[in-house]
Amino acid sequence: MTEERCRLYLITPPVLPAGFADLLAAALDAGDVACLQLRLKDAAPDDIRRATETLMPIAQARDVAFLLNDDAALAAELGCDGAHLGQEDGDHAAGRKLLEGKILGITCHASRHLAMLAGEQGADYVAFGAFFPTGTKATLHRATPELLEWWSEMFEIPSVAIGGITAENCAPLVRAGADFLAVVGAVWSHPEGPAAGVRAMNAAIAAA
Ligand SMILES: Cc1ncc(COP(=O)(O)OP(=O)(O)O)c(N)n1
Ligand SMILES: Cc1nc(C(=O)O)sc1CCOP(=O)(O)O
Ligand SMILES: [Mg+2]
Repeated sequence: MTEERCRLYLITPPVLPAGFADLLAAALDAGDVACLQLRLKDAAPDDIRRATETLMPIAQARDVAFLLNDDAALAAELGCDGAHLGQEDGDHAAGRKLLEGKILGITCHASRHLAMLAGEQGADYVAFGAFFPTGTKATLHRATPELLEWWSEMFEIPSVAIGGITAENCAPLVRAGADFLAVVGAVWSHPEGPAAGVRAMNAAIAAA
């Protein structure tokens, strides 16, 4: 996950709408996307298995890494490219062992301490957020561009910025050194559809 330029990190909606596979293919064909995280909150493992069987090939055929949210063991079982773990998603060191050679991302909220711990535990990226208010999830922490700046000056491990990020507000995060911008609403709720959302995010990143 080492990148020179900032790239888009796409996360699925928490519940997949009908026809999602086609929407996803169109979105990924619309512009650069580094990775896709399957984030189905409260779904049964078998539903996640079925969604992964359908969606992972669509991502991987386009050279987009496929990460699973919350569950390192299931990510390993399903042959995903990696997993994203939060602070409540089990033991990070155990997750690192399960995902040897794969991508492990860790939520660090707005905490320098959590980010340094994540680095020690072998995270491939640290995720900071939320940068802006978001309707996708109730958030308790507010991260700032200064945190991204500090992290990128101090450490080589890539950072992901998340939370309420749109094409309109992302420029300060790119300029502060975010390696990836993770979005849900900016793409899936774009008024002209997800492909337009991907195009708008990429244009904003390039212009920042
Ligand atoms: C890239 C990225 N960053 C942060 C999160 C949030 O993870 P977590 O705190 O475990 O919350 P949930 O997503 O599980 O609700 C994420 N998923 N992805
Ligand atoms: C999944 C998630 N985690 C966050 C955090 O702050 O850790 S904010 C968030 C929601 C991201 O969705 P949107 O791009 O629609 O705001
Ligand atoms: Mg989680």
